[in-house]
Amino acid sequence: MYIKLSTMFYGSACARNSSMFLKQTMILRFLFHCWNPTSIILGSFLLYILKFEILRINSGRAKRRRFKGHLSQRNPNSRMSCGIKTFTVSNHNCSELWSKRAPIEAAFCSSRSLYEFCPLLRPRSSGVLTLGVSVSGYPRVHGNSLLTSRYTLAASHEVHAMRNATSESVVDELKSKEWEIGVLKDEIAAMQGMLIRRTPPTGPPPHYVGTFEFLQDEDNTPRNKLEEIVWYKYGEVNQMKEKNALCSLKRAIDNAPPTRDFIGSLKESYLRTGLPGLIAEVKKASPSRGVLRENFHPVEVAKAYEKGGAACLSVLTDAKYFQGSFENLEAIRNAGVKCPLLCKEFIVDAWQLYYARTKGADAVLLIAAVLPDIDIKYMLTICKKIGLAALVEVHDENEMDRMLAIDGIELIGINNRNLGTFKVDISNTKKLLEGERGEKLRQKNIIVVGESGLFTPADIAYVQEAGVKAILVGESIVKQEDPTKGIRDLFGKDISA
Ligand SMILES: O=P(O)(O)OC[C@@H](O)[C@@H](O)c1c[nH]c2ccccc12
Repeated sequence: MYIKLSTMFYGSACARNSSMFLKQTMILRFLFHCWNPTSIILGSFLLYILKFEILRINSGRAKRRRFKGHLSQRNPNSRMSCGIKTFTVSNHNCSELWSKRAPIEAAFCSSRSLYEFCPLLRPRSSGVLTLGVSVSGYPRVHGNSLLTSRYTLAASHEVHAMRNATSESVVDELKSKEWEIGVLKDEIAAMQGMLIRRTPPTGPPPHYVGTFEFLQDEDNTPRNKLEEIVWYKYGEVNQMKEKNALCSLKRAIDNAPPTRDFIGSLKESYLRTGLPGLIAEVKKASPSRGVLRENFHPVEVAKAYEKGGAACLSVLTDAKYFQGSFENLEAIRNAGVKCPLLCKEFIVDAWQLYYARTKGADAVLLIAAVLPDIDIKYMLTICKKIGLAALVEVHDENEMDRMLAIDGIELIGINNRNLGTFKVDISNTKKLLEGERGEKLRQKNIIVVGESGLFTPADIAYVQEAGVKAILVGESIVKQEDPTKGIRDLFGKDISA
């Protein structure tokens, strides 16, 4: 997540150059006045040392110039907001690490303010600046200075270089991607008609830094439940990332058993029963319905679902809002349940895909209301790489159209519940499958999953008629004393083999 900008910092080289000039003149004067062998040897020695000093200054200047050149590659029309919020400076000279959360613009408005922010950097010290990109839910900083956009551009040059150099490595791809979306994610999302902001919009408290002032422009309150969940998720994921480095997750995946065929299982069930394949949800509670099952034993519920003829299972892993957990997912996987498992989580970061895979998931949920197209595409790529199926969830026409324009999606879920308002309306499935959209879905061979608010055989018939080949059901079956019977009641018949 850190982008390294190997930039050398030198103090005011000009000022030092003029003092150097003075020193040189003084030595020459000394040589001129005291013309004897000792003073010649001493003078030559001093000049010799000074020459190195001058060379060092010049190389410092060259680097400084290069850095400036970097900055000047700006597009004067671009006005980007900078997502960078933290920076860490490691000073090679004294091999100490200094870190402070501060707007990056402040660091670069002048070398003076850089020194003010980084007490370890002295005008004569050289160092490497490492920029941390805010993908962590820290408030974004809004700066309207040219430096913001200049700097953003300069940094993305570096990212391109980095990506080209290490295109093989998923880890680096991830870093680059996180950088890109960290900077632009909300702008991109807004352009795509998305209402969910991925991180709180407010910057740090208004303060004055050098010549730049940062102002808060919107309040810090999530506009709806989904936004609240997503903001919270960012913080949570960041903490989890600290404990589980991506490279160790990758290693675990290399040694993990292969995933099960989630989509294949749904197709097979549809062919076998002539009814939509069931993804049965292991869910203890939800923000809209509260606790659904008091005596909740995830493994028992999962086994009962499998016995009742579920094609796949969906396991809620969100703890705060759904009282789920990754332990539940892992426990179900290890209990000998054969159904492929969907990790039902709010994915905001590709790291979560790797994590879900290590915990036994065969599929993940990607919510179009939360992830801009660029993220959906990227996450689909990662899913393919690590063998996960992706259920891409939409809940309105705009999201459906966006997803239809993306290649490589095999499974689209239409959520009848608006995750922002919790309003449930099963006619949503029908609405989104009518006309051209339905046609396009068929052309692209995409399997449609009807999600939420399905309780009766009539509901199933209604969404099947609309064109779904699979359904995702939680409440109506998890609430039943015997979930196996719950499935029978839902379909109006026994669908187990
Ligand atoms: O319990 P229901 O109404 O049958 O809904 C199940 C499932 O569709 C719902 O839990 C769901 C759909 N998309 C989600 C995204 C996150 C959390 C939960 C969900």
